[in-house]
Amino acid sequence: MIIDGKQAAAELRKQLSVQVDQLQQEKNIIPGLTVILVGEDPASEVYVRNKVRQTRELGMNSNEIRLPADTGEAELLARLEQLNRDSEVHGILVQLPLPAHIDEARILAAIDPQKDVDGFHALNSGRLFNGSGDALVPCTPQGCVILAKRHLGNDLNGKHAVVIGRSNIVGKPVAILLLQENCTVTIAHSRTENLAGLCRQADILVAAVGRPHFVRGDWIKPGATVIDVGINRIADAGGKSRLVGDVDYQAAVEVAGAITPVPGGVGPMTIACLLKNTLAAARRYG
Ligand SMILES: Nc1nc2c(c(=O)[nH]1)N[C@@H](CN(C=O)c1ccc(C(=O)N[C@@H](CCC(=O)O)C(=O)O)cc1)CN2
Ligand SMILES: [Mg+2]
Repeated sequence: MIIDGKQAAAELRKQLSVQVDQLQQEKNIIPGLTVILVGEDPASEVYVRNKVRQTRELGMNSNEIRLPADTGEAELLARLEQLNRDSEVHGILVQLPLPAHIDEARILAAIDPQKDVDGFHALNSGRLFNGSGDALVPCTPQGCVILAKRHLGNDLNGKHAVVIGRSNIVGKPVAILLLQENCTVTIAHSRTENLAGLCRQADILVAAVGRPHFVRGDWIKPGATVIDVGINRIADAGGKSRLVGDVDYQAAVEVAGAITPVPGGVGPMTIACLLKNTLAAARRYG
């Protein structure tokens, strides 16, 4: 079975659209998102364009700030300070990756945690870690869990989830979310011994390594739910560029009970969950 992330994202957006209208009618608040893009990375440009378009389609306000690649850290920090003070802005997102001369951690720490719709600020990671319930949770991990639950009848209780990847953006937060769903969670990475054998024990396998086709078909337990977070651009035999995940999809689809495709799996959910966080920030702090 193919887990359709495009469809799931469309359904989520439809629900959010009703809630955006309600917030405006009841509290006269229109959620506002500002996205900052530094430089001209073509993939980032596409993602930012999609974020802005989808935000507006939901009836929320959206503003895009484009800065040249040589923008200094001080300039970016000054922009963030201004946005932190702006009461019309409920969500602030700095598109990653940033140019190498900018200290990413310093920038992410400068975003008001109440407006941190990416959920990357230490206060939000801490709240997620503590299970305090009021965290703004990173978007891709939220999307992964929504898609896994969608396939498994909303119930992940007792499942063994193996997460390959330990980044702050995907690996670690998705592991915590799965733990909150009562999964037994193993976090693995490129240095894990007998990774294939470990993956074969997974009822839910989340691949977030950033390497094309890293997970082989024979690493997958028959019937497992496979969530592929990878978005890798590779050249095919004819020299044409195409998008593939971290999982060898052709092989995996024969073994898995369900799998997210790339494109059309986790990616669309990332943006839908960003819209969800923007609405949540406006509701809570607007
Ligand atoms: N500040 C952030 N930066 C980045 C994030 C993030 O969540 N916050 N995630 C990624 C990029 N990203 C969103 O920003 C993102 C990536 C991919 C998709 C998506 O829908 N992909 C499509 C395929 C699109 C294509 O053809 O290229 C799919 O998988 O179907 C959405 C968002 C890194 N940076
Ligand atoms: Mg850097």
